[in-house]
Amino acid sequence: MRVFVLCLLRGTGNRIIDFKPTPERPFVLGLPTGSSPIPTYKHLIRLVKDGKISFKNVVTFNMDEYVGLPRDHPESYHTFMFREFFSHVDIDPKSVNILDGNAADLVGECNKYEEKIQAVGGIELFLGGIGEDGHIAFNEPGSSLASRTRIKTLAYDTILANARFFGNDIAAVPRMALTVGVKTVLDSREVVVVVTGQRKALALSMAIEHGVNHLWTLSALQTHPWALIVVDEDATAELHVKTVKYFKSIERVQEEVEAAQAKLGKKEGDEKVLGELD
Ligand SMILES: N[C@@H]1[C@@H](O)[C@H](O)[C@@H](COP(=O)(O)O)O[C@@H]1O
Repeated sequence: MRVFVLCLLRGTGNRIIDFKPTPERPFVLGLPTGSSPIPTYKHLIRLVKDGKISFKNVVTFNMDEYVGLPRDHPESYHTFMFREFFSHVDIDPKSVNILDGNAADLVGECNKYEEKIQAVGGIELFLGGIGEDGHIAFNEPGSSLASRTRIKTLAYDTILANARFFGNDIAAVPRMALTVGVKTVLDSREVVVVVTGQRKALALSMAIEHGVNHLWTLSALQTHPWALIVVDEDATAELHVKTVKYFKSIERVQEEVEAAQAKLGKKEGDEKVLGELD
């Protein structure tokens, strides 16, 4: 697992370009809601508007959705995703997959979601955020690390944290959600999670300085071969100084390697090495 401190989320645009998606072989992207991914969405929208990337051959799967909230409710994750992202890019709405929290058969809806992910070849890149209790998607503390898409009762802390979106009315916050499982996230070929702010500092520490533990489901990323956590300085508040120094030193070495590669690429006229977009 890599951790980047004070680093912008890089590379989603390049991943899509490098993949060269086609209608037969689309790029499959997992997406979160929340405030953490908004800068990334803004950045991707700009790249699309500048004609640098296209979502025409991208298929998306969202992480989660509330149960029982009308689809057109301002706080449903459907509404959020179209407002913040999908309506600003050139994605075919048929390629957008978001769990239906109003389905008559919720278990069937979750099983169908897993099948659909398999049918398109699995998720290439899963972007994510976390809750203050370290949940990834809505995999609250105690979720099985082998869990798949399912119905989940929300933790009281999550209900409290999300009340700000419902006029601070705790009673208005849905009590249940449909969510991809920890294993669904782990099965994707790459995972990138954004963790910002002091409120998430304990969760970050539990996820990277302690062992894999179902009480802090983000920690499951320790078992993923290609996971990246992007954090800001505030989120590092609970980490040991030596942990922060360690990850910063890795970042520095990585930058040196990239600079050396870029120099080499320039010498050899290798456009690809220099082709970073974001
Ligand atoms: N289910 C979502 C999570 O997927 C998201 O990561 C979290 C964090 O939101 P924010 O980025 O606003 O802190 O909110 C909800 O709990």
